[in-house]
Amino acid sequence: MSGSAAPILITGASQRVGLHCAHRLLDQGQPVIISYRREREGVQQLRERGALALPADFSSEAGILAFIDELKRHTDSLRAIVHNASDWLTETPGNEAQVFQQMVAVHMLAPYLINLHCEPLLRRSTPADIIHISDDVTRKGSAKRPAYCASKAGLDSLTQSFAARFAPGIQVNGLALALILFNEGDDAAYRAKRLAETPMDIEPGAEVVYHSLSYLLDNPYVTGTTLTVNGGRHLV
Ligand SMILES: NC(=O)C1=CN([C@@H]2O[C@H](COP(=O)(O)OP(=O)(O)OC[C@H]3O[C@@H](n4cnc5c(N)ncnc54)[C@H](OP(=O)(O)O)[C@@H]3O)[C@@H](O)[C@H]2O)C=CC1
Ligand SMILES: Nc1nc2c(c(=O)[nH]1)N=C([C@H](O)[C@@H](O)CO)CN2
Repeated sequence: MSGSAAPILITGASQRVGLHCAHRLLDQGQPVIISYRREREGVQQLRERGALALPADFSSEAGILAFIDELKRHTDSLRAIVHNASDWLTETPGNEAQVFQQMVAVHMLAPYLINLHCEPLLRRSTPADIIHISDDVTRKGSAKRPAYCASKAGLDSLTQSFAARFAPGIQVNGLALALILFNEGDDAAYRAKRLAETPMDIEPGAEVVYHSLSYLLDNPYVTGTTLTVNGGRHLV
């Protein structure tokens, strides 16, 4: 992945996978813009490396459109957009509808509106890419997080629709990830259970996502594809 003059936008890059990919792109001399919802140490790290950090809350249409307006005040072109922002929520009795709406807002409405409104910025860059960060769980469904899973499945559908709509000038692809990084609160039993389901038997870390992003950003002939990065999870 060689740097281009036009920046790459990564949403939700204040921590973990998004933060790692932002740092790796900066390592390559690639200008980076991130969105963040909460101020975190990672946001300041990226600012100190020259990245532009814009606040955003994608839980409402107004919040998404406000972010798009702010983005357009800072750049008129984009090399790529990486839709990484996500909430991994579990619905509980009484908050099902609210969780469903939040999942649809961050995983579907935000990419949908940002793609539509930022198409002109991407068309000023050659090549130009959109990458949707999805989840391998859409392959089989999720008894514990049906709203999360359905909204990621909807994101996979947007990958195909936008690929058809934006070809040939803009390539649109996705990544279907399984376990990449545990969360701090994940206990030993949970970690053992997840690893037992993963034939590659490792917590790979965010670099495997950066590798996959680089492949999609560097390949001029892939569009409308969701690349599975799941350690062989589908083999179990
Ligand atoms: N970690 C893993 O093992 C896996 C990850 N994935 C996918 O990979 C991507 C990155 O994962 P990971 O780094 O763990 O993600 P995180 O759960 O750490 O979330 C990423 C960022 O999304 C931001 N965010 C969440 N909701 C909103 C919102 N409503 N508006 C704006 N920003 C929001 C958060 O911002 P803030 O923190 O500032 O509030 C957070 O920093 C996600 O799309 C995830 O679904 C898929 C499978 C496995
Ligand atoms: N936004 C997030 N989505 C997901 C996360 C996460 O931490 N944040 N984690 C997972 C799990 O790793 C799961 O794949 C295995 O436990 C899924 N999505």
